[in-house]
Amino acid sequence: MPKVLISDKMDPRAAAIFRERGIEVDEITGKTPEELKAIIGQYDGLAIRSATKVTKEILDAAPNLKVIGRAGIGVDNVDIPAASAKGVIVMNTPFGNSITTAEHAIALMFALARQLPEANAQTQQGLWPKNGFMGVEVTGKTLGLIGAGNIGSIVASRALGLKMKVVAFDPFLTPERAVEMGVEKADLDTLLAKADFITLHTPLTDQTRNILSKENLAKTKKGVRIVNCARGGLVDEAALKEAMDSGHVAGAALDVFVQEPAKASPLFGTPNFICTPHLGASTDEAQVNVALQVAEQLSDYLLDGGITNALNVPSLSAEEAPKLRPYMALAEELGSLVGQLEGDRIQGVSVEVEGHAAELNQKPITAAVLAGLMRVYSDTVNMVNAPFLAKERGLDVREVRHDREGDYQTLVRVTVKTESGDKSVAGTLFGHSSPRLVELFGIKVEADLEGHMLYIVNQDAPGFIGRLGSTLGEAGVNIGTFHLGRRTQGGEAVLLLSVDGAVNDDVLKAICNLTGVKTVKLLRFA
Ligand SMILES: NC(=O)c1ccc[n+]([C@@H]2O[C@H](COP(=O)([O-])OP(=O)(O)OC[C@H]3O[C@@H](n4cnc5c(N)ncnc54)[C@H](O)[C@@H]3O)[C@@H](O)[C@H]2O)c1
Ligand SMILES: O=C(O)[C@H](O)COP(=O)(O)O
Repeated sequence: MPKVLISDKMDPRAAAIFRERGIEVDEITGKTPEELKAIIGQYDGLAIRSATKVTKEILDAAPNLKVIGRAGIGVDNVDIPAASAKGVIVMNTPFGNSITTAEHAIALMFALARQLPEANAQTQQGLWPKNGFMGVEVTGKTLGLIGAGNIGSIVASRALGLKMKVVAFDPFLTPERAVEMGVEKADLDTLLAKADFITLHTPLTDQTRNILSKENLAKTKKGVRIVNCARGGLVDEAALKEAMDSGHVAGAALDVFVQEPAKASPLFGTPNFICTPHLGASTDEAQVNVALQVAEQLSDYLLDGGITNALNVPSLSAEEAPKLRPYMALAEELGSLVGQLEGDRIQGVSVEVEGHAAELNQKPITAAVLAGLMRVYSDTVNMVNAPFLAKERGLDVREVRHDREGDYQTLVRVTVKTESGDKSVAGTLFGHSSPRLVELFGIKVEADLEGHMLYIVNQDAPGFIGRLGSTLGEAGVNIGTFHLGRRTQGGEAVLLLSVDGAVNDDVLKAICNLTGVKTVKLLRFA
């Protein structure tokens, strides 16, 4: 009988489902990492919320663990690469608490507009502070939405109902979807300049960390009010404190902090600062939703092998799985490549298969392309929800199957539609199982997409490779593999280099400054 540990506080219905389905379950919450390490070895499944940190050390101490289920959305408390490396599936429940969290953002917006917590506290102290709390209306005001995914779009619809104008910044929001949502799509600077209220609804990624930095806070309208119900780290807390002390930011509400639990913060005690202890998902309804979903999903997997809402593996039937797996790895790499290179400009995606690939079920291949492409923007995208999310965001997704014989025995081509035209990448399977890139934006190039890679576009000229090698060598960056292609002799050339570890901004700048370099980008593959 499989055994599951519930290590964070969860609605009791989760444990009841496990028992009903014949799974042994322990509910042991509040353990330290050391205590968790000591017991995790006995379990096949782990059900968590955000408090349990599933680190590599925990995973290393869990030889029997097969699946982790997050009763909620964000999985930044799980080391997914480490879980994948150990063959542990990570699942979440992507929609169960979205409405609740959106409502918390709206509640905090109102609390800021009318200074409700402080007015309540002073009234209960017997001060009857009738003249001390002049608020503002939200009607007619502009809400700047940073991130227009599941939660952001619910916040937008509620704000529109409150007769606010909504301006949204989200690289993945297509113009059509923006029209459908009734919001104005804007770049970040425009949003910052226009918004009376700003709410954040993105995951924490390298692109979104400190998206409200000191510099960006300075670009906001004087008197702006800010709400973060997404992830700590999206707002620079020290810069926010300064901006509030100076009076530039009129109010801020944080449900999430860089350090959680946040037992101390320079923001505590700042006038017009409101906070809650990561309560975004804490309603009866949301907790029942996510508890039921996570228990069903874990049980399905442990009992029948069914995979739903997995973030690190495709959902597959037992028969199709072995044939499709290498194609999906190739498709995900190609999607990730175009996502990292063209992400915010992509309006549509076409996935073409030919040769052996054309004999297979194309849906999982397309889903893998979309998962790779959108994972650049959200760590919660998986093969199951990627096609749905793409549709919801108005991405035009096409599938083409060619019967013709091509240059390769098998080929997957991904073409993205962007404002500057169609751009395409293609790959094949080497030795029937190893994914390999064979074409990049019209240039023939052969490369394995793995680890940290540098993408460089330059003018083909003698001596360039030597200068590039010296620049990287002087910076102590070791080149693993080197792949080169060019359109014509002396024309545009493209280089893909795998490097041993991340490359810092100074090195990227130094490469940018080499004669003939047009584009430099650091890419990351699983
Ligand atoms: N406070 C809480 O208790 C609570 C509860 C639920 C979810 N959350 C968090 O809220 C966040 C949003 O959840 P969701 O379900 O809406 O996720 P989602 O994946 O549906 O939406 C995230 C959106 O952010 C956009 N995005 C990514 N990078 C961006 C960037 N650089 N600039 C602007 N937009 C960018 C994506 O394109 C996507 O549309 C997640 O971080 C989640 O963990 C917090
Ligand atoms: O990402 C989420 O789902 C939220 O941050 C909720 O976290 P919680 O389950 O710890 O309340």
